[in-house]
Amino acid sequence: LVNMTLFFLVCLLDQQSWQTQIQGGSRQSPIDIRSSESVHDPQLTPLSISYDPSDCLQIWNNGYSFLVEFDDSKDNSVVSGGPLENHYKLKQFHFHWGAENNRGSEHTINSLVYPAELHLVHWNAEKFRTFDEAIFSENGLAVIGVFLKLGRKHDGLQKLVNALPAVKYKDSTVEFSNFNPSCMIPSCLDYWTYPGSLTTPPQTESVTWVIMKKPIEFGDDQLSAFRSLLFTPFGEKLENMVDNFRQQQPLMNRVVRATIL
Ligand SMILES: NS(=O)(=O)c1ccc2oc(NC(=O)c3ccccc3)nc2c1
Ligand SMILES: [Zn+2]
Repeated sequence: LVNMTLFFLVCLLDQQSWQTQIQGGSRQSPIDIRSSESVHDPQLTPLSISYDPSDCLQIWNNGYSFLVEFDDSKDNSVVSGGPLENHYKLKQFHFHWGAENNRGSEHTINSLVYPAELHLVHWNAEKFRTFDEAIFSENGLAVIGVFLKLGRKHDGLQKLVNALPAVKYKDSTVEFSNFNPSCMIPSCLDYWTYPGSLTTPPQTESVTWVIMKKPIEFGDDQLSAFRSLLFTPFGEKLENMVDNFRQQQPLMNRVVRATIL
């Protein structure tokens, strides 16, 4: 009986250590960025961001957020420079937001929360053949995070907001073309960067995060349009798509670097 108990305990511990390895847990996202503890790195050059609006394909409500997906078969919509060793292709962008204005962003700055956060998801096309391969690989992804604060209506965003009623339900898609995400990049290119993970499953630790220091502004009505989307598919109970952000994760032994542009 003692041997069986010991054997069972060994299996249990082994399984837990195995899970820790897969989900890591040493570099999870999002985090609170404490600006006073970030390290100014003079070697961090400005990001080089170049998007081609003709690569924009469709909007997809995937039941977590709405993804604006891009054609990544060419090399026209790419980001490079800054902390990135290679050039990364834009795959999709999406947002996270709250049910109320006092929550919504995944990252925070000195515990300051924004009502929404934009993620532009790119994959390392120099080192990997597909997005799905990159998701599970070190240095596979680069996600640019941009905070959104409430204020003036964002004219560039309105074209996207007008398309949202067509993807109200989970698993719905709508054709969406000629949209340039550059209109959502702040004019100030200062950023923080740190090694992290995807913030929704599979939460793989394959992301170089680049968080822009300055937020962009958008209007109350535009945020209301985000909140009118549904987590649920047509015909099921209506659940508004809100509070689709992950709880913050421990920094562990990571350093957040900052630019001094
Ligand atoms: N909040 S996040 O960390 O930026 C984040 C988290 C989880 C993610 O899963 C995917 N998958 C695709 O984009 C995809 C798009 C098309 C086909 C297959 C996958 N992107 C993610 C971004
Ligand atoms: Zn995200």
